[in-house]
Amino acid sequence: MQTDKTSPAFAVAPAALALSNPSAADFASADLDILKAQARDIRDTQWGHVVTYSRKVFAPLTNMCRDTCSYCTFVKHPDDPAANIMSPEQVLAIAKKGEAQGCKELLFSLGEKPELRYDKAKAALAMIGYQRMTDYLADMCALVLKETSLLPHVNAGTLADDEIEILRPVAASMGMMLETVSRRLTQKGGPHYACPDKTPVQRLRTLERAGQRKVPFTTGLLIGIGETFAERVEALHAINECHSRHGHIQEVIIQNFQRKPDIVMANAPEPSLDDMMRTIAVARIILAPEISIQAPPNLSARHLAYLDAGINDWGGISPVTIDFINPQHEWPEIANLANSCRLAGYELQERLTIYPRYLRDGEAFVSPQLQARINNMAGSNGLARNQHLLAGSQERTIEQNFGSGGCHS
Ligand SMILES: O=c1nc2n(C[C@H](O)[C@H](O)[C@H](O)CO)c3cc(O)ccc3cc-2c(=O)[nH]1
Ligand SMILES: C[C@H]1O[C@@H](n2cnc3c(N)ncnc32)[C@H](O)[C@@H]1O
Ligand code: MET
Ligand code: SF4
Repeated sequence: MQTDKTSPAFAVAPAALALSNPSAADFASADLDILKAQARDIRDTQWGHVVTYSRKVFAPLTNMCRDTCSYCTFVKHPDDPAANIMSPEQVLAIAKKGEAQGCKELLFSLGEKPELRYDKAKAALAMIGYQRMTDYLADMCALVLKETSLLPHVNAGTLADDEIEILRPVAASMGMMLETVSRRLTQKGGPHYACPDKTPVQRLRTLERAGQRKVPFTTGLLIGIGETFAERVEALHAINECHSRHGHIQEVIIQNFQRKPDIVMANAPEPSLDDMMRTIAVARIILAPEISIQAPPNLSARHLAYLDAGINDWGGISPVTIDFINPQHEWPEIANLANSCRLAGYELQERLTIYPRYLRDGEAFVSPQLQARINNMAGSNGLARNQHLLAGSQERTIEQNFGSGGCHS
């Protein structure tokens, strides 16, 4: 952005952003209003004043997990009477409810590989005929595809090559929050201590594998878990570099840690609104413009302010199921959200779980089994029918932003 040297803002906050490659320290000290203005410019050019969401239902396939993140209230030990694996009937019941309410996505979110840590979890899986949770997940995705019109999106944490292979034909998109690149937080006393799936190297490997296999992928940062601002900037660069190799990152979520009474981090402070806004703006400035920036509307009463910091997406919102990960926070009514967005100067539009550019850019990112169904939902060639599902049709393609070499810098 060209900064107007005569503007009062420039007088208080000198040129951090006039630098071609701002450092984390530059981003940390820059005037927040200048950062937000620059982020808005990028957002407006790429996405306009359209803000999207995916109408979805949430299926917590299992709450057992081999990890024990200190911020997580979702996870249940297999000895806990509340520990569970959803039955196919339960999955279908949720899916059918969603279908009846016009949902187009079913988000499977689950604990990571509990069978590798707990005999009880292994036995519970064996009872329903499976050795690995991921195999059951793939079959449940297939069931949803067979019996309903919903597109499965899978958020199962780290994935090995063969897990991605079996999920790819039955999931329209997948995701995994990188969370952080801080190795410090895996040490004793840290939120990721003894969590094998939260070591940054494993998270980064999953991002890379998804790219190699051309899976449209959602990732993001969980902020306020003890990471430094510089570590957030480092994480954003790591995501962007991975995307520059493969073009598969469809969206990056900036999620604010929420305190709950029943977690180890019950007394940890939550990030402030300004902290969220600075991180969102910096994400918008660092990441390639075609990567959507998402922040949840239910984790802050002041979420509309995120629009001023450059977001263009609210993520999945459900008229049917609660947010099982942050169950104390209700979804906004979609009609109310649409109204408040309109008053703020933005149009709320529905989208699919897979972003439009992956439909336009050919078959590489859509598995052949899903091609016809997705095209049918989105309209032929991604444009004709259901125009509203292709929000951001003014988006530039990956090639336009990256050039044929595929590198953004
Ligand atoms: O309701 C939620 N949806 C979450 N989603 C769903 C997400 O908002 C939508 O499913 C995607 O935007 C796809 O449409 C995630 C998806 C991922 O792939 C990775 C992480 C998340 C995190 C959450 C979450 O905390 N709560
Ligand atoms: C599915 C995603 O939910 C996020 N998640 C887990 N626990 C919390 C919490 N207390 N507050 C906010 N987000 C959380 C993590 O980022 C995880 O990857
Ligand atoms: C409640 S978290 C759900 C997804 C997965 N266990 C992760 O942490 O990435
Ligand atoms: S956040 Fe995900 S990986 Fe961590 S304990 Fe909860 S379910 Fe497991």
